[in-house]
Amino acid sequence: MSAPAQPPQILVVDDEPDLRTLYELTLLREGYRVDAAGSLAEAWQRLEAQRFDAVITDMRLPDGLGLELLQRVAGQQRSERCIVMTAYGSAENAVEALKAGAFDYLTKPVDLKQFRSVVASAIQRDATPPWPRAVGGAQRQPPPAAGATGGGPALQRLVGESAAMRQVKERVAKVARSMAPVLVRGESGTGKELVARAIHDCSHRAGGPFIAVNCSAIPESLLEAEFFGARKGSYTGSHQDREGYFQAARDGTLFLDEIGDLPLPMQSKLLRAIQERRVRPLGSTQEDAVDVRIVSATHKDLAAEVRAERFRQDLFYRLNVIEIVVPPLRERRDDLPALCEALLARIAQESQLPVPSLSAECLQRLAEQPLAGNVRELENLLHRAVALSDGEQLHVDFEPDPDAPPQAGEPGPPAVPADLQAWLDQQEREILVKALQDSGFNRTAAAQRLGLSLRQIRYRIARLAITAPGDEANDDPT
Ligand SMILES: Nc1ncnc2c1ncn2[C@@H]1O[C@H](COP(=O)(O)OP(=O)(O)OP(=O)(O)O)[C@@H](O)[C@H]1O
Repeated sequence: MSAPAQPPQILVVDDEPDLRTLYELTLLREGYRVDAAGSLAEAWQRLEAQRFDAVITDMRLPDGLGLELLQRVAGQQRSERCIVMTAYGSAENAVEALKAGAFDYLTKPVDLKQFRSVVASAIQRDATPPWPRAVGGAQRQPPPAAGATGGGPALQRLVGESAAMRQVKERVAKVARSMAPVLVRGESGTGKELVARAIHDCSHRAGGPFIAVNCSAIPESLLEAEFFGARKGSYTGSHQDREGYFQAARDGTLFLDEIGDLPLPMQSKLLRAIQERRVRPLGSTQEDAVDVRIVSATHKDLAAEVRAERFRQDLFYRLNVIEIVVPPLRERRDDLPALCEALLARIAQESQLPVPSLSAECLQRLAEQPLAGNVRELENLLHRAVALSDGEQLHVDFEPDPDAPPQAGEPGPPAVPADLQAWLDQQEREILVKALQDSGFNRTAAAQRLGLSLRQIRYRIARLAITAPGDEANDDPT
């Protein structure tokens, strides 16, 4: 029989002896081996003498900041995962620590349950065998090997070897190792959700759930119950307790797509949930502790949304600790052949047809398309082609995708307009009038179609003095 693995070794750094003892006892009870230090210098001495699995450090130490320890550990490419304890309400410290490479942070006064769970996450290494006393999360599967070099099935699903895509994949593999919130930015259809999924699959949370939520698709009145859950009877028609997305994503990743569309009141509630790591279901007097990693995505310029006061600055700051930008397809044309091949294989598998081949000429023509709707437009195009083709050769129909967003400057004015504002107003007017006509002048439906809120469309209608038949009488109340 092989000898049982050694319990993980943890270094606790805090200058307050009482707190140090409390942390030490808590960790010893979990079966870890623990060492302690009261200052930066002492901590560094311990680190020079041996390797630890995790380091838990206070932010303020008598001879410097816990951040310095972090930077030194990262600078020397040591493998210890660092957890930083920051003062309550100090968002700056928490974000700074995560940006400096901390695995996670804890706010003081430290909740011991949370403390145990964060430490358990930190010491979970790829396929580490259990030591004599199994600690937490025993049912978790080991994460798929990601490999910093871009290997691993999770990253392979992100097709493309262009320099831009390689950069995205390297970043995914790197950020997957911590708990830091990630904001994925990119145009519609570029693969933001796929990137979020890859972060989850490469992380130590891969055995937990990945819950994807489209923030723009949930009616405002249901947001709170959908996010945080609801107790039976808390609203009309709620006949039983319901879990929210936060509870469903426990020990996993919560992917908040189209985060820029979250209404302001919900933004405050989300911020609180992230800060406190607790959520209160509707109609409940108690809060649920939730250990989730947040990955969000947007096609909007969130910094501009903050300036326009449509997005909370503090929430932006919290979500945007690490940013990954997924480039549009037009900036990585080299990926087209590999993408076509992978998409065609997937489409053929789904429709149980042989994989059709794409002629060089077809590929060339595809490469000439604007593909403003990015990979999703390419996928739609190939879907149509497979559905319509009769032989083994694929014939692509290059009608523009009706769902694709307009390409900048196309079919725009050939010349530079003499009055840009007037020209833009005219374009906006025509689009609004068309959307309103198509929806029978239902402003809510028109707004939804244009990705606007009702308030935004009302503002634009008023600014451009667009009148509708029957006008105000036709307005919908929502
Ligand atoms: N690099 C890629 N390799 C393989 N498939 C991809 C890639 N990028 C995107 N796709 C596919 O394209 C489609 C759109 O991707 P995804 O939903 O991730 O985009 P998105 O940026 O999240 O879009 P939206 O902003 O509209 O939500 C999906 O079917 C996805 O699997």
